[in-house]
Order: sequence, then structure tokens, then C-alpha cells
Amino acid sequence: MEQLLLVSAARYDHVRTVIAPALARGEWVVSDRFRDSTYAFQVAISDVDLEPLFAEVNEVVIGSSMPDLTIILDLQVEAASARRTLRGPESDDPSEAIRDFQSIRAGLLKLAAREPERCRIVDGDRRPDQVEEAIWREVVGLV
Ligand SMILES: Nc1ncnc2c1ncn2[C@@H]1O[C@H](COP(=O)(O)OP(=O)(O)O)[C@@H](O)[C@H]1O
Ligand SMILES: Cc1cn([C@H]2C[C@H](O)[C@@H](COP(=O)(O)OP(=O)(O)O)O2)c(=O)[nH]c1=O
Repeated sequence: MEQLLLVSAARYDHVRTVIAPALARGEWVVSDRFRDSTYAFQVAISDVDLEPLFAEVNEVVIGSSMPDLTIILDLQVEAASARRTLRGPESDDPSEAIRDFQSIRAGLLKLAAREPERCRIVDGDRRPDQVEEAIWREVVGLV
């Protein structure tokens, strides 16, 4: 629960100081990870049910700054782990070794199923240029 509240506090500040002012200026905002990552990392793998707290906190934190489109780059846990190994040890987060990535992935896919209009799953198990093209198809569909 502490992590959920701490990450949410940082997001509260980020929404007000960066995201909301940019939207007010009419700019597009692209964020690498947002509320759904918090759901996956802090709620989906929690032993206690944090769903009600998450819903309440997010109403306050995100308010009207919900994304119109969320791209979920999906990859089997084993393939993601192999990529992290390739990336090398210098960027390793020691807590990642013991993370329940199956549940994290399941959490994101559950959100995508709940909100199919906003959340689009893109198969990440392809060449970078193919992934890029699939992302653009989703973005173009929005504008
Ligand atoms: N389509 C891809 N094919 C092969 N390797 C990839 C692909 N996309 C990303 N990678 C590699 O996988 C690693 C993790 O990717 P990254 O985008 O940093 O993921 P994250 O932000 O989730 O940690 C990086 O070393 C990156 O170069
Ligand atoms: C955005 C976010 C990240 N995290 C975790 C995931 C990562 O292990 C770590 C750093 O996230 P991040 O910097 O987004 O790393 P990456 O995209 O390279 O995986 O923090 C959370 O636990 N909750 C969150 O809301």
C-alpha cells in the first residue's frame, strides 16, 4: 500500500506541474508509463485487495487527465526477461529479479479488456520497425 500511495503522490505532482498545463496549452502529451503501470505494479501483484483504494486515489490524482489512448506493448514474460539480460547488468533493478511479471502482465491485459476503446494491445514480439508501425496505426486511428 505504501508504494501505491508514494507513486500516486509523485503522479499527483506530475499531472499538475507537467501534464495538465501542457494539455491546457493544447499540446499532445505522450507518457512512457502512467496510471496503468501503477495498477500492474502496485495493485495487480498485491496480496491485499487495493482495487478500491486505487480507484479512489486515481479519481483525485488523474481527474480529467486520463489518456485518450494507451498502448500496451505486450510480450511473453520469458522473452522480456531475455531482452533485459541482453540489455546488460548495469541497468538492472535488483528488485526486478523477484517480481511477479506474470501477474504484472495479467494486470495490464485485464485493464485492456476492461477498457478496449482506450487500451490497445500491440504485440511487442516483433522487429522494432514492425512494432513502430503497429503503434502508428493505433495513433492514426485516433486523429
Ligand atoms: N522489438 C524489439 N526487439 C528486440 N529488442 C527490443 C525490442 N524492443 C526493445 N528491445 C530491447 O529490450 C530492452 C528493454 O526495452 P525497453 O524499451 O527499455 O523496455 P522497458 O522500458 O519496459 O524497460 C532494451 O535493451 C531494448 O533495446
Ligand atoms: C511507472 C511505474 C513504474 N514502476 C516500476 C517499474 C520498474 O521496475 C521501475 C522503473 O520503471 P521505469 O523507469 O518505467 O522502467 P522501465 O520502463 O525501464 O521498466 O518502477 C512501478 O512500480 N510503478 C509505476 O507506476
